[in-house]
Amino acid sequence: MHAFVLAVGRPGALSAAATRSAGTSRPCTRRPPSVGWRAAPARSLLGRWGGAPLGVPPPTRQPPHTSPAPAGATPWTATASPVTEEVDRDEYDTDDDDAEEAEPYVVPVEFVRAVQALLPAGRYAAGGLAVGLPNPVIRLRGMDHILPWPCPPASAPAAMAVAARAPFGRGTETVLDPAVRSSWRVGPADLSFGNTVTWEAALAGVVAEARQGLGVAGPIRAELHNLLLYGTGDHFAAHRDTEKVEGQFGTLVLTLPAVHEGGSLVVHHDGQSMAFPPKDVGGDATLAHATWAAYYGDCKHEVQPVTSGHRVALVYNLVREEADAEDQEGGEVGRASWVAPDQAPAIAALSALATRWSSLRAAAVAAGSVDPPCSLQSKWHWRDSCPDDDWNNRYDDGGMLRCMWEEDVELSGRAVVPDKLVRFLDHQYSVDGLGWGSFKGRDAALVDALLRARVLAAGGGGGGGASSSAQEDAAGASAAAPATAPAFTLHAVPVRVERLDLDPEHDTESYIDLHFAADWLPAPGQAAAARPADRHFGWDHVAHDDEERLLEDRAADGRDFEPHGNEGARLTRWYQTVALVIQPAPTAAA
Ligand SMILES: O=C(O)CCC(=O)C(=O)O
Ligand SMILES: [Fe+2]
Repeated sequence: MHAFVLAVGRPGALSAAATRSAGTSRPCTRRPPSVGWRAAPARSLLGRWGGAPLGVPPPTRQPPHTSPAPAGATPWTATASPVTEEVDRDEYDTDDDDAEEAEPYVVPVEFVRAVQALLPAGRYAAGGLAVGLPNPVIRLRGMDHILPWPCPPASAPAAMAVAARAPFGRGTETVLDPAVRSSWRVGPADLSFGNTVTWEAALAGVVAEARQGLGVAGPIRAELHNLLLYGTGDHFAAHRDTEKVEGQFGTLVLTLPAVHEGGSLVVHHDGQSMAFPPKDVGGDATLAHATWAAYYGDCKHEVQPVTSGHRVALVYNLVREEADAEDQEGGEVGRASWVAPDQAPAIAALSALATRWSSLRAAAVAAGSVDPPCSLQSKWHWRDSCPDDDWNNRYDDGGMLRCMWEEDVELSGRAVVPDKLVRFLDHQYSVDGLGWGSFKGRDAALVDALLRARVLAAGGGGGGGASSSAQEDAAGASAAAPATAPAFTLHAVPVRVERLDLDPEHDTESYIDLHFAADWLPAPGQAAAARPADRHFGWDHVAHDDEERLLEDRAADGRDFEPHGNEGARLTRWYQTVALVIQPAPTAAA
């Protein structure tokens, strides 16, 4: 099999806009409108914070919670401040000239517009007060009394005395380094819960709340991983949590009532941050109540230094119960992993776009005006290099193709109808954790909408996101079989994004290389042979409105040696960037 590591680049600073407008004064026209809305007030069953952005603007969109209250949720109550988020009213630049100029890019522009209209089912993190949580009656091996609840300052040192320093993972190794992680752990084998009956029921309520906050539809369970203790000055630097068991997608942290200041858990994702508890909750409030926070494990998070007192937390792995079953069924599984809000308009838009794209592409092929955008402005080089470590072999598969932009070759005036689109996913996935049933948050919404749009465009009844309930969705009940072949093919593929500065001093030769993995995951029911024959990628294939930032961020996302989780992880559990590759039917058949 041939290598298909591809790169797009141009001399000088990276800019999609400038690349697209080579030789012309065309501004970047690929900026669809942002769809803003005001989030619904937080529900009152449990406290839930909408998150406290730390010096970054709040997200422009956030999903309503459309699913019913979880069955069997415990009736403890708490009041959380209503979540009020600013509506992003940035408008699409409707300048007439721009509108005309946008035409060649109609496919990516419309795609981005449809994707922006999707409502994700949940956020990357959620949390709140767990008022009324009963005393679990925790005993630690080696400590002669139970852990007091709440835990007064004088009692925490006795617990710390029987705990061990907590390690973390760096690559495949497990290391101790207080500069990165300074905290103390007691493993599940060394602690017990005396009050299991009421504690388990209360915990189930918190897990249901976490499930809903993150937008996971199917059943999940929480597996105790550690009891953690933080004294003054203790902390855990930014890291991701490794998936330690099959089906693990996230982490639940229950911070027990123990008076302390500082020690906020801050979760970062896509330029945003949420702090748990929010900055204004501390001191006596942390003695009065337990708090909970849940997040997808690929999101970087940190525990800020405890500035006084002690922080005591129970940390659980969040695991999807049905991970295996979904993958085996291989049906319309994207939806099974999340709570589906009404996506009908976006699905209809994606479906209509797919049909239009196919005919635009066919017309362009007939007119002989479909040179890949990159080939209009680039020359291609093969590089016969194959880094010999396992990781790179997964990606490079024997060689590297690099697209180099030549300044003296300008875009011709011909319409650009891309033969495929690449959409980078919001979350990262491990090799073990990648499957059509395990996409997270916004990715699950996108994948589900695309799977439905495929069916709809082919004359099937795939637009049922609006009418079907989450339960029906979870059962995969509403996707009718397509009447004809789907209008596009869909693959998920891990991509390594690498920035190359060939002449950093003068910034004259910078490239973004996209290294596509050897294994492409075809959409359920789609023949593996439908993989794109032409794997040349250029800027115009990248279906985002902010490609430059996106690719720069992904390239900067070091994967090898940043700290993660609690222990070293095998390669197939490392997180990687994943992209969807979408191809209209005419070229898919090629
Ligand atoms: O103490 C916490 O809140 C989180 C700890 C953590 O990030 C971990 O155990 O991976
Ligand atoms: Fe963590």
